[in-house]
Amino acid sequence: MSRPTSLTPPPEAVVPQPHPDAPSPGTELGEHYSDCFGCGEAAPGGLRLRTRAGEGVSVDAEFTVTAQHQGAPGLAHGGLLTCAFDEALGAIGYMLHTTAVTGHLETDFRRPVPVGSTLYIHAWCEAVAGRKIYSRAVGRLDAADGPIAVEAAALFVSVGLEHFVDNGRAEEVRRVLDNPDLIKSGRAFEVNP
Ligand SMILES: CCCCCCCCCCCCCC(=O)SCCNC(=O)CCNC(=O)[C@H](O)C(C)(C)COP(=O)(O)OP(=O)(O)OC[C@H]1O[C@@H](n2cnc3c(N)ncnc32)[C@H](O)[C@@H]1OP(=O)(O)O
Repeated sequence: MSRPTSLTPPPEAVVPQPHPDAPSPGTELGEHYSDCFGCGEAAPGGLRLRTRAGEGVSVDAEFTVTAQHQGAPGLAHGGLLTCAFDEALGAIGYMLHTTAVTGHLETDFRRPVPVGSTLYIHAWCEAVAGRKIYSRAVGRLDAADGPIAVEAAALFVSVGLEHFVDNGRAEEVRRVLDNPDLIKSGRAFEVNP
């Protein structure tokens, strides 16, 4: 039987502080994995989301919609917009010093997002309960104070390295284990200024 999904933090949840070694506000977080569709430079047609540490447990990101991201003519595909939010919300893990995967993600599409426009995404953590991370994000059109185009809410769940090693296709896992520099998020925890 599937578990009930919920984006409401339980009563024992706490509002988190950034990890003591979290990147300082404004720090570029870069790609977490070179082949990641959300942020990787090597991913063909990828979103190439650029993410920076924000104030508190938050991140800011920009995503420019290209012709490869269309759903309707000249408009961004909703699924790809959701991907951009998944990526931005996942980057909150940098601020908590944990690696987390998406358990549940909801997206509200408020306005169409044209090709050529840039979404300014602000994502923040509302609460943490054990391994569960409750976060929200808002995306504004063409400026950090532009009109809201997309909003999202998510539950991420912290996982260990074994999540990826045990579940990923052996070929890619081996390539990454042989060259850990492909996983930039691991390195990011070491180069924090
Ligand atoms: C090689 C190294 C690579 C490193 C690369 C870094 C890449 C980063 C990538 C980022 C890429 C971008 C991001 C991406 O795209 S990540 C890709 C998309 N996401 C996934 O593939 C995740 C697939 N799901 C799972 O693997 C498991 O279900 C997880 C790990 C999530 C939990 O299974 P696990 O067996 O571990 O734990 P648990 O079942 O005891 O659950 C724990 C708690 O969580 C609660 N819960 C769980 N799900 C839900 C739900 N849907 N609604 C409400 N609640 C939910 C659950 O009730 C429980 O609560 P409680 O009973 O404790 O109160």
